[in-house]
Amino acid sequence: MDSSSKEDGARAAPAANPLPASALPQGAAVYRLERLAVRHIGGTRALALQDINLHIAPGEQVALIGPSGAGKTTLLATLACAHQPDSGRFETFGGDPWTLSDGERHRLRARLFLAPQTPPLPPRQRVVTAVLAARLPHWSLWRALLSLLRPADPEAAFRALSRFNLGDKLYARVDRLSGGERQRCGLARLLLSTAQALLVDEPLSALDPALSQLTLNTLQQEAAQRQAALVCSLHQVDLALSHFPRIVALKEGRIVFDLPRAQVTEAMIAELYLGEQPPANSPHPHTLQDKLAVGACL
Ligand SMILES: Nc1ncnc2c1ncn2[C@@H]1O[C@H](COP(=O)(O)OP(=O)(O)OP(=O)(O)O)[C@@H](O)[C@H]1O
Repeated sequence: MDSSSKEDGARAAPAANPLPASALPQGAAVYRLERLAVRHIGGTRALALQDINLHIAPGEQVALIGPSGAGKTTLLATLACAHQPDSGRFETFGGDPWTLSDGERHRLRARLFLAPQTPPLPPRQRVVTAVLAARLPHWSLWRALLSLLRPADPEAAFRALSRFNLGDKLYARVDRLSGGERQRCGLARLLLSTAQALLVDEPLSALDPALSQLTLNTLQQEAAQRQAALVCSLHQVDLALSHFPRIVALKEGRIVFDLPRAQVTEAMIAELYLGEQPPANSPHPHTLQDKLAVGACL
C-alpha cells in the first residue's frame, strides 16, 4: 500500500512555485510524488525508481528501509531535487521544482537538506568551518569568505557538534576525524541549516550502538522542534521500527509497503530481505512482535 491511497478528496492542481512552509495550506504535503519514475544519469539510463507514490506532511518522520541497491539513496537524491524525475508528478512545498529557473531551484534547495552517507567535507578544513558552511546559502559572498578566515559563529557550531557528542572536535581538521566523527560532523551541519525537509542517508553506518541512539534521537528532536519532515534511510531495521512511526520499504526501485510501524509484520520484513544477507541488527523473529507492541504505544 502506498500513502496516496490514504488520501481522500480531490487533489489540488500543482502550484507553479513552491510555497514557504508557513504558507502551506492545512494538510498540504512537503512532498507529493505520484507514479514517479526516475532514471539513472548517464550510461544505460536504466530505471532506478518506478511507480513511486509518496506523500509526506510537515513534521512527519519516515524511515526508508530495503536491501542494498533498492533505490533508497536515489529516492533521497530525488527528494533533495538533485535528481530530475523521468515521469510522473513531483511536488515539494506545493510546487514542481523542475519548472523553476535554476536560481529559484537553488534557493529552494536551501530548504531541503540532504545528509549523504559520506559527507563531502573538505579534508583540510577545520571542523568549525565545515559545519558553519551550512549557513552559506544565507550569507553574502563577502561574509562567506570572511568566515573561511575567521569562523563567523563558532558557538553555534560548538552547540551543534555537542548534540552529537563531538564538541571537542570543533577545531580539529576534517581529515583527522574517524569515519563516524565525519558522519556526525555532516549531521551537525544539518542542525545549522534552516531546512524544512531533512533527508538523511544511512546516518548510522559508522556508529556504535550508543552513538546510533544518540544520533537518531537528536535528528528526531530537531525535526520535531522545527516541524520539518524527516526521511531517513536505515539498514538497522530494529532501529527503524523502534524510532520511526512510519516505515517505507523499497525493493528493486519500487515501494513494497508504506505503513505505520505497528502494521509492519515479521513476514513483511522477511519478504523484503528475501534472498539478501540479513540486514544489520535485524530483530530476532521472536522479539519483533514485542518491539512492535511497544512501538505502537509510543
Ligand atoms: N548512475 C547510475 N547508473 C546506473 N545504475 C546506478 C547508478 N547509481 C546507482 N545505480 C544502481 O541503482 C540501484 C539503486 O542504488 P541506490 O544507491 O539508490 O540503492 P540503495 O538502496 O541506497 O543501496 P545501499 O543500501 O546499498 O546504499 C543500485 O543497483 C545501483 O547499483
